[in-house]
Amino acid sequence: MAPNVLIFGAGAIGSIYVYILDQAGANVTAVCRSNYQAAKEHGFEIMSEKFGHVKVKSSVVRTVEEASGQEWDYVLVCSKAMCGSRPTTAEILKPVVGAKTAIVLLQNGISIEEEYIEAYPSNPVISVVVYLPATQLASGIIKMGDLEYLEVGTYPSDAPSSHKEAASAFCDLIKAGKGHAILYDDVQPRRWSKLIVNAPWNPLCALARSTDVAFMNASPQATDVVWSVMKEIVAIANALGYAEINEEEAAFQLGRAKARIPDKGIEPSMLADIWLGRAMEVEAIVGNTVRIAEKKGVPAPGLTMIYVLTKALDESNARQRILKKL
Ligand SMILES: NC(=O)C1=CN([C@@H]2O[C@H](COP(=O)(O)OP(=O)(O)OC[C@H]3O[C@@H](n4cnc5c(N)ncnc54)[C@H](OP(=O)(O)O)[C@@H]3O)[C@@H](O)[C@H]2O)C=CC1
Ligand SMILES: CC(C)(CO)C(=O)C(=O)O
Repeated sequence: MAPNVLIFGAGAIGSIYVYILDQAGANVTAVCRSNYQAAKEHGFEIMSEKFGHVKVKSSVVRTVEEASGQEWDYVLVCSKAMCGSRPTTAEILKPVVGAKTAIVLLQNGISIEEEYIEAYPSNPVISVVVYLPATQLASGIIKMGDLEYLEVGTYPSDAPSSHKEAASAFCDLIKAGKGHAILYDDVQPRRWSKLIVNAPWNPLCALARSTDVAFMNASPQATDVVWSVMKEIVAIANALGYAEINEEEAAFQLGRAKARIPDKGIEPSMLADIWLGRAMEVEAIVGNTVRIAEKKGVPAPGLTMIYVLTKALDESNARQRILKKL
């Protein structure tokens, strides 16, 4: 039987998985907020090097309450990871999480799984690392390139075999929709590898209001600053026992950005948040990492400076949003 999939947050990433899972034959419903009307009337339009110029119309709802009363095999969390916000996203999802629902987190950051484990100790929690630069240009209209792949695994890595099966079935579903997914027994090292990218690039590009390439081109020191923060992330991952996260891995990740230099570069999702005056994933991507470094006694002066600046910027933006509403 076709699985029932609820996508919570159909922005840049969520919309693309509406398309992929629809292609896979799943029954897809998207929980939309600002793009509800556009998605309801016109569906989602994806301009992509990977899939071409495609459109998909799924069932859409405004809230999880509207989607309750039905068994969901998978709830995909594709909203921003706002660690520390209240209510937590895990709490918001209560009406749609049944006894067998697998909660799938397609989000950046580290230690983002804890709130779900706390709220749903018996449900499969599937942690997914997303490589997919994408932007929502207007409500329901998304642009992506040719890169799309997911690194998938249960949280924790020693979850029961039924949770492992749910993670494996999720990968098969993505592949059936012509997406790319790789299953890991322990996906946490892959999260640290992605953090090497996100922890320096997302906040630095947001602070500098620049693409990664514009940032590197702006001063002779810029690339070295990024590199030094990447090495801090490697040291933190090593202190946690992830020996496979090393400078070679960091050099590979920095190389991906350097390879874009003749081009105009990419806008990390935190830069998209800045343009729209939205809250940024400061805690999930930077704050949690700084706190792990402190706990493990690993010096992280570059990352800490980035945290302090980005946190202040995020709070300043929050004050601006309040003033605009008055
Ligand atoms: N964009 C990218 O290139 C990449 C992003 N990622 C990660 O993927 C995750 C998703 O990012 P992205 O798609 O860019 O984010 P977006 O901001 O584009 O999309 C998030 C969506 O979630 C919606 N949302 C948030 N809260 C609710 C709610 N309570 N009810 C309904 N909808 C809600 C937002 O609605 P509204 O518009 O109303 O705010 C928005 O449509 C993040 O963790 C990000 O770091 C990973 C790799 C690449
Ligand atoms: C840097 C990028 C685009 C990599 O996929 C990303 O993860 C983000 O924008 O948050």
